[in-house]
Amino acid sequence: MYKIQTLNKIDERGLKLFPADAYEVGGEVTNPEGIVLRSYKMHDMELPSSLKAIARAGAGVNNIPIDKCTDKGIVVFNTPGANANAVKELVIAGLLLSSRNIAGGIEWAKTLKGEGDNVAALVEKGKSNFAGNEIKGKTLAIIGLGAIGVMVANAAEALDMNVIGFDPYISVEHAWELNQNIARAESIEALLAQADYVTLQIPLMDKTKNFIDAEKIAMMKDGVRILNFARGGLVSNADLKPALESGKVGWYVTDFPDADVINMKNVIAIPHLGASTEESETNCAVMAVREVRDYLENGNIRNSVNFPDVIMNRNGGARILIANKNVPNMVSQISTLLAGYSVNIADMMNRNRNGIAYNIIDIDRNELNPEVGDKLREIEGIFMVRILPGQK
Ligand SMILES: NC(=O)C1=CN([C@@H]2O[C@H](COP(=O)(O)OP(=O)(O)OC[C@H]3O[C@@H](n4cnc5c(N)ncnc54)[C@H](O)[C@@H]3O)[C@@H](O)[C@H]2O)C=CC1
Ligand SMILES: O=C(O)C(=O)COP(=O)(O)O
Repeated sequence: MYKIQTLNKIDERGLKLFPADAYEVGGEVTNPEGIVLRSYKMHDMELPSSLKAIARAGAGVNNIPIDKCTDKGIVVFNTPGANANAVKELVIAGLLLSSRNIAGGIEWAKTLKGEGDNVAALVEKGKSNFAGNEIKGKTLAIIGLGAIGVMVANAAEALDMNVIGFDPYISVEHAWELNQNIARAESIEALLAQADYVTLQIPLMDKTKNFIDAEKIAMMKDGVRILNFARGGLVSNADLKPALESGKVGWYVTDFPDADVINMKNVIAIPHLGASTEESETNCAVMAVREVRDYLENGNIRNSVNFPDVIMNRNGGARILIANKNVPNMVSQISTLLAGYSVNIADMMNRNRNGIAYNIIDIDRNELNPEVGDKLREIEGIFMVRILPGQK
């Protein structure tokens, strides 16, 4: 029986893909082999020695101690693209919210309760306080052209905006998806100087913390609107506050309000609703559960953020899974050891990512002397070994 701990509410349509006769799943499960979570912050959590896989049902993994997991041989997955459409739609809402004072108008309209027959006349009289501008013909700068950024770019282009993108690390796949009218900014300065709206679609990492700071705000047009549906830590609160006070930044729309931001002028605060749609919750949960199952049951790795992706069809025999530092002579030590136990390799894959190598080795028999696993673990540089019984 595999044990799976959930650290957030995970969509049932995903969780039901764990077969009940082989998986125990729940928030109270102890010593799990797998964890499925959303935004739960794992940094202060002790990682049980039983833990082999963590799946983030979503995109951002800044809530997971990735390096610590890698050292312990724990494979961390996310679900790329599974919630991108939901975020795209809210970013488009953010563009409109920062253009038409919809939020202010709605708040004001609520104050008219009790005005009886005067409501309609008061609405017509007061509406000029909430006039705005159209997004058509305005320039939107998108920082980060990944799953979400590309969708936002194409949707904004379809709404007749001028769209400029900036992503020095754009993948070939995402570049192909971009509408040909999306311009490419060669530098962040060039991007920010032209923008009426700036939207962030990048991950929060050490390198991107406080990405929007006083220096970058100074490069922007007066009255610029900044949209942050990525992570709060990407924008320096200390630098944002005076910019909002002075009107340098016209509006700040954020999905990540905190104690400081919620009290700032001209902030539209949304309670982290980017991925909170029925569709995206299902997509993310289904993808996360499939990833964990394929890893626990077959050792296949798809959509990991810390290990190389390695997928190999099973031949029916026992399977050996090994993670090692990618240093010379590892594969030959492994094959020599197996040969010493007269184990014949039927199929093998070895992939490397950032110095971490992962091997899937299928043998042509069903059982393997457990001593082989112990000996493999003794090889310097190997930090994770699992042996899956054959299916014959
Ligand atoms: N509000 C919400 O509920 C949600 C927020 N997010 C946030 O949005 C982020 C992006 O999500 P996806 O588009 O799915 O991820 P993704 O991995 O598909 O795209 C991220 C893109 O950012 C680019 N990038 C990284 N560093 C950059 C830099 N310094 N300058 C410019 N580009 C840079 C990468 O090359 C990549 O193309 C997530 O990491 C997460 O923090 C994601 C989903 C839901
Ligand atoms: O996928 C992401 O990065 C998100 O921010 C969504 O977070 P959530 O799953 O809604 O807690």
